[in-house]
Amino acid sequence: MATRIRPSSKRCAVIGGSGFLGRHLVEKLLGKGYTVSVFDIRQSYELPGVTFHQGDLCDKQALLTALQGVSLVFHCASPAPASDDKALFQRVNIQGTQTVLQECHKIYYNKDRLNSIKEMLLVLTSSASVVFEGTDIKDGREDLPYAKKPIDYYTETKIEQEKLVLKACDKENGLLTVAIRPHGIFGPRDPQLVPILVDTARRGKMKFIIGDGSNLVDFTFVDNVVHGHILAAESLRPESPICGKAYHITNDEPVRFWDFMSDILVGLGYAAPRYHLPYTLVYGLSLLLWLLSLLLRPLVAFKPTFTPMRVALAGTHHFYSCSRAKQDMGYKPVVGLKDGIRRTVESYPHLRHGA
Ligand SMILES: NC(=O)c1ccc[n+]([C@@H]2O[C@H](COP(=O)([O-])OP(=O)(O)OC[C@H]3O[C@@H](n4cnc5c(N)ncnc54)[C@H](O)[C@@H]3O)[C@@H](O)[C@H]2O)c1
Ligand SMILES: CC(C)CCC[C@@H](C)[C@H]1CC[C@H]2C3=C(CC[C@]12C)[C@@]1(C)CC[C@H](O)[C@@H](C(=O)O)[C@@H]1CC3
Repeated sequence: MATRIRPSSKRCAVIGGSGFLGRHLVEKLLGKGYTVSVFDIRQSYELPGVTFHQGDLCDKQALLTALQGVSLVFHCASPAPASDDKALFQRVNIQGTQTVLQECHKIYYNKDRLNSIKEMLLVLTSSASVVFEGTDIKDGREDLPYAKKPIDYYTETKIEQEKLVLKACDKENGLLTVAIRPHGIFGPRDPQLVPILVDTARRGKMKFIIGDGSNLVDFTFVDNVVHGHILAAESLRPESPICGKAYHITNDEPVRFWDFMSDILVGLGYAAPRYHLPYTLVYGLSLLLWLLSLLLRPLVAFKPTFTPMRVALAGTHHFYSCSRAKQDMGYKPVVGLKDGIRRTVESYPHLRHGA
């Protein structure tokens, strides 16, 4: 039986708090005087001021225990996009998010009427990719329609997840929700972008630029994403315009995809890609390989590096306007792109060429 803890506005929960973004968020929240309850299927660190609750998002009882005494919840748990496991994405991103919403309602309705909870606040980490279908997006705003043909299961379930959370926003019933849509998060301890890039370079596969190399993209330093989440949480009140809405959070400095990749590679001592390959050819090949990997899955497990999603991201424009976040919550990036790249490169000494 969970012990009841008196909720406080400086107490919050981070679901997925053991992950890349989650841990950066937890560290910033601690610095701002919050105490944090982390809920995750794994525990990846220990910190004073943090209570860990290990469990699966779909386990209602475990989640309820982690949310006791909390009136602010950040939900940034998701399986990694590379897992490409439809059932897992549906279970965690859709069913798991429904569980989060139910448990938030439960906490609100079972609240001790003497305590100070006025509302339950839920900040979801969505993704700008919910509108991406593999074709150019330039300065995309939040009113773009959701992708009709999502490019992978990750995107498909992130769309459903965002819809669920925004629809659940209900001022009358004390649940206020908002969705943050970051794009291309990078920074120290990121398990995806830099490690995959370096692994691809080490296998001699980063010699080529897909397309003409002029496509502009958003890459967002993790501190800016954290800043956007905390601003959203602190602006979320019944009268606030942000209730039930989605917000792009980016570095607000679109960059050529291949310049960004080259800066990271060169910073770590690898050669920058030089030779050009036609986009349609590489995209077609990546589709073929992906189909082949599906057909052969019962016999051999192989995961192509150049998935259709990665090729589409590498060869198209996809950058987003964050003017809505600027207007409604006073958002402004706190770390510039150049500084973010430098801090990221310095944080991976073990991935340097020859290390
Ligand atoms: N990395 C990016 O570029 C990026 C961009 C846009 C949006 N996002 C979103 O940001 C969020 C965080 O991503 P990240 O890059 O930090 O990923 P991550 O893999 O580092 O973190 C995700 C965390 O969720 C946890 N988790 C997974 N399944 C769970 C389950 N069933 N129950 C409890 N916990 C579970 C994992 O253990 C992990 O700690 C995700 O929602 C992702 O969709 C990421
Ligand atoms: C093999 C090379 C062509 C590229 C190597 C780098 C890639 C692994 C990354 C470049 C852009 C990244 C990216 C994501 C994953 C890693 C990359 C493909 C996301 C798909 C991760 C999930 C997020 O929700 C997406 C988002 O909307 O921000 C990311 C988009 C960029």
